[in-house]
Amino acid sequence: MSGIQEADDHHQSVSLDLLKQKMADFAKERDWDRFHSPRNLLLALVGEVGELSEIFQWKGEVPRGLADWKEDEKVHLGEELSDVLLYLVRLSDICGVDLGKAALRKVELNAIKYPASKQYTTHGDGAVKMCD
Ligand SMILES: Nc1ccn([C@H]2C[C@H](O)[C@@H](COP(=O)(O)OP(=O)(O)OP(=O)(O)O)O2)c(=O)n1
Repeated sequence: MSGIQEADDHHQSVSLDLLKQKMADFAKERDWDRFHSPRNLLLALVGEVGELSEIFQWKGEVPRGLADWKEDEKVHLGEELSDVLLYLVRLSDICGVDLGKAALRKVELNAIKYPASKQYTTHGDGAVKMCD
């Protein structure tokens, strides 16, 4: 089975742990562990965020769902989003951070900081203010 077919079959059960393992195997099989230092991975991650940004650059605002985008543009978007995720997963692993656990905890902290019972307005500077 090709790797791409396998990825298709996995789509219901992709977990951060699976991606972490795949990235660890990928690096080990190529003897690239020595390059995957925290700083190198962070720079690679930022580079991929740049490539992701280029897809949206100069387009102005785009509709949610990207209904008017061509299929190959959406495939490209998926690739760049994946590069960001994969480097983030790898960086977390190399730093000894359980990303899934940390992210769940952060979601809970966010809910405490921004209670659903309050009302919010957003402002031009991105600040969120609570209204009483
Ligand atoms: N030292 C490396 C190099 C690559 N990768 C993996 C993680 C990313 O998912 C992908 C990045 O590969 P490229 O650097 O070739 O970047 P792109 O796929 O974005 O190609 P390009 O920059 O040519 O568009 O490969 C990795 O784990 N470690």
